[in-house]
Amino acid sequence: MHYDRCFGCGELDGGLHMRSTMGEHALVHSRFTVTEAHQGAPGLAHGGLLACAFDEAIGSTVGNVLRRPSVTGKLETDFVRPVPVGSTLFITAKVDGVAGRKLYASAEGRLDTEDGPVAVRARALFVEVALEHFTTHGAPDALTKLKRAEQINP
Ligand SMILES: CCCCCCCCCCCCCC(=O)SCCNC(=O)CCNC(=O)[C@H](O)C(C)(C)COP(=O)(O)OP(=O)(O)OC[C@H]1O[C@@H](n2cnc3c(N)ncnc32)[C@H](O)[C@@H]1OP(=O)(O)O
Repeated sequence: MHYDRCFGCGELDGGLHMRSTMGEHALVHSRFTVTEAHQGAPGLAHGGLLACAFDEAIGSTVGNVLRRPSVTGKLETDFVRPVPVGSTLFITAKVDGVAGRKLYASAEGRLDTEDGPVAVRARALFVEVALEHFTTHGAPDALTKLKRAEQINP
C-alpha cells in the first residue's frame, strides 16, 4: 500500500484493495479478485476496472522498484480473454526501461493461477514528477498523507 485512501491499494469501501509484493528478478506480483461490483456485462469484469487494476499494479511496480515519484502518462491494455466475476487475476509487472523522466513498464494478468492463461496485458509510460506535483495539483498536505502510509508500510 502506498496511501490508505488510494482507490487501488487503500482501505476505501468499494476500492480494489490490491497489494503488491516484490518477487525475484524485480518482478512485482499483485492479485485482483473480480467481484460483482466490478461487472460490465453480466458476470464479466468491466474493462475500465481491469485497466484500473493494471494502472495500480504497474504504478506500484514503478514506485517500489525505482523509488521515483511518478504519475501515469499513458496506459495501453490488451483484453485477451473475458475475466469472469469470481476469478482472480495474478498480475506480474516489471520495469522495462528508463529514459530521463520517462519510465516504461508492463504487466500481464493470468486467470486464477500464476500459470493460468493470459487474460490481460498492459504497457504504461509513467512520467517522473517533482513532489510538488502532488501538493500543487492535489492536496496541500499530500506529502504528510503519503508519509503516514509509508510509516505503516515501510
Ligand atoms: C516513491 C515511492 C512510491 C511508492 C509506491 C507508489 C505507487 C503509486 C501507485 C499509483 C497508481 C496509479 C497512478 C495514477 O493513477 S497517476 C494519476 C493519473 N495520471 C495523471 O494524473 C497524470 C496527468 N498528467 C500530467 O500531470 C502531465 O501530463 C505529466 C506529468 C504526465 C507530463 O507533464 P510534464 O509537463 O511534467 O512533462 P512533459 O509533457 O514535458 O513530458 C515529459 C516526457 O514524457 C512524454 N509524455 C508525457 N505524456 C505522454 C504520453 N501520454 N504519451 C507519450 N509520451 C508522453 C513527453 O513527450 C516528454 O517526453 P520527451 O519530450 O522528454 O522525450
